[in-house]
Amino acid sequence: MCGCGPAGSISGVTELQILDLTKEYRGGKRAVDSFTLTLRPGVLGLLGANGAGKSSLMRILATVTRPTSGRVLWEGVDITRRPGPLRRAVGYLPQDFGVYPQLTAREFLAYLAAAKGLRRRSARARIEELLELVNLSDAAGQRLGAMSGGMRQRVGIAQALLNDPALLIVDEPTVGLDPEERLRFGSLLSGMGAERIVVLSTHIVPDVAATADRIAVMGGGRLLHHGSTEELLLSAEGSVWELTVPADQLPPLRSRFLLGGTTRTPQGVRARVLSRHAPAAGARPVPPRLEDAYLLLTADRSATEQVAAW
Ligand SMILES: Nc1ncnc2c1ncn2[C@@H]1O[C@H](COP(=O)(O)OP(=O)(O)OP(=O)(O)O)[C@@H](O)[C@H]1O
Repeated sequence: MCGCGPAGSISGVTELQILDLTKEYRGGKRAVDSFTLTLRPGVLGLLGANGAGKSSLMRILATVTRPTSGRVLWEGVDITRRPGPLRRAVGYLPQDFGVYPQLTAREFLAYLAAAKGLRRRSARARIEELLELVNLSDAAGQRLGAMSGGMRQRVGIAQALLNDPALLIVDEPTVGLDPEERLRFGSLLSGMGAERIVVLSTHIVPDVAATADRIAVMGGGRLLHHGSTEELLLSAEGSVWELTVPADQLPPLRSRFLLGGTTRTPQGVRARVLSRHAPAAGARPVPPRLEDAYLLLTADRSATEQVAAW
């Protein structure tokens, strides 16, 4: 990196406070609902299904849109009243990251550096540094239109880092990437949480498992859970079972319980049943995975609480 600290961090601990935040769109859709969370340096994985409200929250944090009520404080300053300090400190990679296909990666970054007000000389050095960081130095002269999705996302992260942000927001960055590109992208992000706040929004559980220090699970606009990976796993302790049933018994099992997955075996179908209570005699408790914990948190409560005799 550039050797200087991230922009916007002052001597105290960098902090972003989200206080009772609500975003209601015209027509009454409440995308963010009374969301409260304090973020400090590290990678926060924001997990939620499509429509959970992640992008709406990210857009508010990036000051692209305003909340309906509630407040966001950056270093104690309300970002709606005084967006300047946060805007100088934020790097944002939106979900629909548009590029100019005719520009090369280097030209594109130079264009955005100018738009962000970076001085030409320091911008030039910064761009070369970032191209190296995202492993694109050799492809910097390539047109964006000719790049793979993974390469374009790396250009996206480079543009978000131009101002050496103290707050880095990346919205669903791995959509459309192949597994190798996802891994590379994850390790790039996890290296950035040491001195800055990184918010990584995704609906892909393994992405946060590999990258995040802490996980926030969002559903219906609300914060359903916040904690370390271990704490999320603990929330599902004692609620994951394995049960083998004949294939024709799978549909009724599925209608009664939330299933975390099924595997065909010579003895029948082995189902991973997510239930706070033993689903049937013969069900064996197994250690939870992160996906199980996420599903249990986000699933319709009534579906998980059914304990009808099987
Ligand atoms: N500009 C808008 N006007 C009206 N409703 C909107 C608008 N933007 C989002 N919504 C609605 O708000 C809810 C939350 O959307 P949002 O995009 O924030 O969720 P998300 O978790 O990021 O999902 P996705 O990954 O699919 O974008 C959805 O029901 C969506 O249809």
